[in-house]
Order: sequence, then C-alpha cells, then structure tokens
Amino acid sequence: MTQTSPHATGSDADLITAPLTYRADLLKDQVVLVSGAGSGIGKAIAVQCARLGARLAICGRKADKLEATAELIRGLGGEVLVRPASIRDADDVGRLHAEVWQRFGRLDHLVNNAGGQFPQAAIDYSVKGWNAVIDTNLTGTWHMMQAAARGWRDHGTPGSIINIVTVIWRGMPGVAHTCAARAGVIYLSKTVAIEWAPLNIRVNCVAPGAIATEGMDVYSDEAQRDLPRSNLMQRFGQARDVADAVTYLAGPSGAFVTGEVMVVDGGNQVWGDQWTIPRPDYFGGQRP
Ligand SMILES: CCCCCCCCCCC/C=C/C(=O)SCCNC(=O)CCNC(=O)[C@H](O)C(C)(C)COP(=O)(O)OP(=O)(O)OC[C@H]1O[C@@H](n2cnc3c(N)ncnc32)[C@H](O)[C@@H]1OP(=O)(O)O
Ligand SMILES: NC(=O)C1=CN([C@@H]2O[C@H](COP(=O)(O)OP(=O)(O)OC[C@H]3O[C@@H](n4cnc5c(N)ncnc54)[C@H](OP(=O)(O)O)[C@@H]3O)[C@@H](O)[C@H]2O)C=CC1
Repeated sequence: MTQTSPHATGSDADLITAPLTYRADLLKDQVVLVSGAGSGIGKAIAVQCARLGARLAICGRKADKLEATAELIRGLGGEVLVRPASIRDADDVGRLHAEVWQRFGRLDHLVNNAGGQFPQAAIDYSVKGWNAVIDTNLTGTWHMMQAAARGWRDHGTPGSIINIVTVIWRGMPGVAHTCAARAGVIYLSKTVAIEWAPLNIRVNCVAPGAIATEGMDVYSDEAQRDLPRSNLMQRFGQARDVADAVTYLAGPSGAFVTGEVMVVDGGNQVWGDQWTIPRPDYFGGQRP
C-alpha cells in the first residue's frame, strides 16, 4: 500500500517481517496466482504466500504497482512472474494463464482479489459506470476462474480458487452494483464448486468487512469515519487478516472446504444498534 494513504495497514517492512500465523514452509513450491496484487489486500496475500514458500504470479493493470510488490517478493528470495493484465479482457486472461503454465509448469491456487467500485446512489448509475463494476468484479473474476479450471482440466492436476468478495448480506447502500456482482460471484462459486469437484478443484470465497487499505480512499471522509463502527471490533481490519483467511483455505487446513464463504468482518454480520438494555459505552453510550 502507499505510505501516504491514511488507510495504510502497515508498511512494506511490516508485510515482510510481521510474525506469520502459519509455518513458514506451508505453501512450499506451490504456485499461486494473485490478481490485483499491486496494492492493499492483494499485495498482502502475495507477500504472505511468498513468505510461506510459494512461487507467485501477479497481475493488475498498473505495471509500476506490480513491480513494487515483486521487489518485496524477490527481496525475500521468492520467485515471481509479473504480468500486467486487465481481468476484464478474456483474451489477455487466457494469455496470462498460458504464461503461468509455461513458466512454472503448474498452478495450485488462484486468488481473485482484483476488484473495486465507486460509491453512488444506484438511481444515478450511468450505463458505463454499472458496466465497469460488473465487468470487473463479476465477469473479470469469471474469466480468471474459467481459465484456471481449463488449465487444471487440461493438465489433469488439482487446484483451488479463492474469490475475494464482501459482506453483502445486509445490503450496502451506495454500492449496489458491487453487491450485485459479489452476490453473483458467491453463487457462481458455490455452483462450480459442484461442477468442478470431479476435476479436484475447490472453489471458495473470502468476504472481508471494512479493511484499511488505500482502496478506501474512494469513499468520503464521513463514510471512512463511520466504517470502523460497522463491526463489533469498532475498527478497520487489516489486510493480513484477509491474507490469513486465504492461507487457511489454500493450505492443508482447507482440504475439506469447498463451496464456502469465509467471513472476515469483525462481526459486521451480527452488529446492529437495537438495544433493550442501555447501550454500553464501548458502542457510544446511551441512546439519545
Ligand atoms: C453502507 C453500509 C456499510 C456496511 C459496512 C460494511 C463494511 C464493509 C465495506 C467494504 C466495502 C468495500 C470496500 C472496498 O472494496 S475498498 C477497495 C476497492 N478498491 C476500489 O474500489 C478502487 C476504486 N474503484 C475503482 O477503481 C473503480 O470503481 C473500478 C473498479 C470500477 C474501476 O474501473 P474503470 O477503471 O473502468 O473505471 P473508470 O474510472 O474508468 O470509470 C468508468 C465509469 O464508472 C463511472 N464512475 C467511476 N467512478 C465514479 C464515481 N466516483 N462516481 C460516479 N461514477 C463513477 C463513470 O461512469 C466512469 O466513466 P467516465 O469516467 O467516462 O464518466
Ligand atoms: N478494503 C476493504 O474494506 C474491502 C475490500 N474488498 C475487496 O478486496 C479486493 C482488494 O481491495 P483493496 O486491496 O482494499 O483495494 P485496492 O483498490 O488497493 O485493490 C484493488 C486491486 O484490484 C486491481 N484491479 C482493479 N481492476 C482491475 C482489472 N480490471 N484487472 C486487474 N486488476 C484490477 C487494482 O490494480 P490496478 O489499478 O493496477 O489494476 C488494485 O491493485 C477488492 O476486490 C475489494 O473490492 C472487499 C471487502 C472490503
């Protein structure tokens, strides 16, 4: 993440030195493809996988951001294929996957992290704005999923897909387009988890709540002030919280998990503001 963002979850130094939750050879020699790895959550996932012994392929639209991530990985002694690509371009995605197989001869995990949206009242969406969010988060993710599955089918090897979505269950006013796209990804994932089980492919999602990354800068100051109050922890989560969930699903711990959505939201799902007893000071004190 950029060092200037108020939502930086930690420095590059933190990414490479923070204590690991998992043993350091957990993903030894496995190949992990991470989209959107030039910043925020994707960068944390890519660097953590490298620290766990994986070889990385990373993509995103902006080469300079990817190079910065690659530098960290190489600094750790890791191997990384850097491939600028837009997940919205199916042909480019096909070429990216072919390059991964050519370079490494295998792919073990695909982490579909690339995505994003902008806040706007749904009634005001332009066709172009709607399409940008759906094409990126739903269709782009699908291009990557299908290319990975075809690779595993053609090579006769197992694989796993982990799609980063978000906590859509209560609706999110202001980002209806992304709620639609992520709901699509979740049920796409559950469905192909069934279709692709005979190919030995597991398909799961990780749904983060509010995580401190520079991606948050697209929201107003007011929204950014309120978002940490959207969960029981009353704070932003960290990119590494999401990276740990991804690692759980990629590692041996995830071997019997498929068609699942792992929620990493500090309790956003159960947080509400209806009290039959006085509201504790922790949550802002008595109701007016
Ligand atoms: C409220 C309830 C809260 C509950 C609490 C829940 C807690 C969890 C909340 C977590 C929510 C999730 C957060 C995140 O995901 S943050 C990190 C993600 N990162 C980003 O979102 C990055 C920023 N976004 C983007 O980069 C883009 O939105 C997009 C991903 C779509 C990029 O696509 P593209 O590059 O094609 O986009 P363009 O910039 O070219 O724009 C295309 C058209 O889209 C319209 N548009 C774009 N931005 C805006 C805007 N700010 N307002 C209105 N319209 C916009 C527009 O039509 C663009 O076309 P034009 O430029 O020609 O007009
Ligand atoms: N931060 C949060 O609170 C939450 C985030 N998420 C999701 O997690 C993911 C990561 O978000 P976060 O790290 O916070 O935000 P960032 O904006 O930092 O990361 C998004 C990444 O996606 C890449 N990307 C966007 N469009 C494309 C595309 N068409 N092709 C390839 N790469 C693309 C961007 O790189 P580039 O610009 O170089 O293409 C960028 O690196 C996103 O899907 C986000 O919506 C979900 C829930 C909460």
